[in-house]
Amino acid sequence: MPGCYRYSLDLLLKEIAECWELGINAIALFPVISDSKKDDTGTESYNPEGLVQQTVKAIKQNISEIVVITDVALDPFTTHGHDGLVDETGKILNDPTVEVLVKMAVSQAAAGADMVAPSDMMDGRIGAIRKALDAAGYIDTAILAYSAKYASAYYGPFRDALDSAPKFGDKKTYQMDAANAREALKEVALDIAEGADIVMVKPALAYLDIICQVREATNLPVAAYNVSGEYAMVKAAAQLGWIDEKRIILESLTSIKRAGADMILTYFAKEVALMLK
Ligand SMILES: NCc1[nH]cc(CCC(=O)O)c1CC(=O)O
Repeated sequence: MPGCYRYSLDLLLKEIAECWELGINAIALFPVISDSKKDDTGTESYNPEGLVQQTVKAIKQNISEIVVITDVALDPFTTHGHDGLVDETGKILNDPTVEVLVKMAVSQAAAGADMVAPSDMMDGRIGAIRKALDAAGYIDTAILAYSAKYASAYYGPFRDALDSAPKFGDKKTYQMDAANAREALKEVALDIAEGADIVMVKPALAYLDIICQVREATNLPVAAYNVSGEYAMVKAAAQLGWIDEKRIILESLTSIKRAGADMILTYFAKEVALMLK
């Protein structure tokens, strides 16, 4: 992903200060931890002194107003690379996973995250996380729910960048079937009933119809994730001189907005902020 980097904390703080200067007021963190800290159940994910928790604290100390969004999913922390716990046959264990996700979300809120964003797609996790956050006193911590997240080839460059591809199988038992539109509405309705503050559709560009339908189904803010593969395709074609990169970026993001997204999570954020200045 040209232009995207893994940052150490010192350089990340510099990067975030630049983003803030450009008018970007929210950032989402995705960690890469060493293999030695990974295990089958992702225990490092709720270490109060873990990489994400320390990073959130440092960012909020530096720029207290910037909205810090943390990812809630086990894939960066498990040896097998799945978003959930797996049994010996490779089956994902939904409810035991939710127990770990809850601890992870509470530890992120304790570190100062403004918004926790479950990207794992387990069933029932939004309700469980909301209940645990409230019980721990984090009533103002919001939940950005990855509600309609499809099992997509567009995540390829992200998994390469983070070295996070699953070691066996695929994510099709918890992420959604690209051919299914109505299930997105069902997932969105469940997440809203469980207490989501924002619902997200992911990926964005091949799923504009889903963004549009979700927009019509709720008055909550709708977010869309312009994912790594969408970014990589534009960068690759631009490097070959085949497209007008700036115009393609603006047109793509405009189409996501037109479809009904109130917020767009995108790797183009800094470039676009510069263009629009
Ligand atoms: N919890 C995993 C996660 N969080 C964000 C992305 C993908 C983001 C992107 O492609 O930009 C993924 C990948 C996956 O589901 O394997």
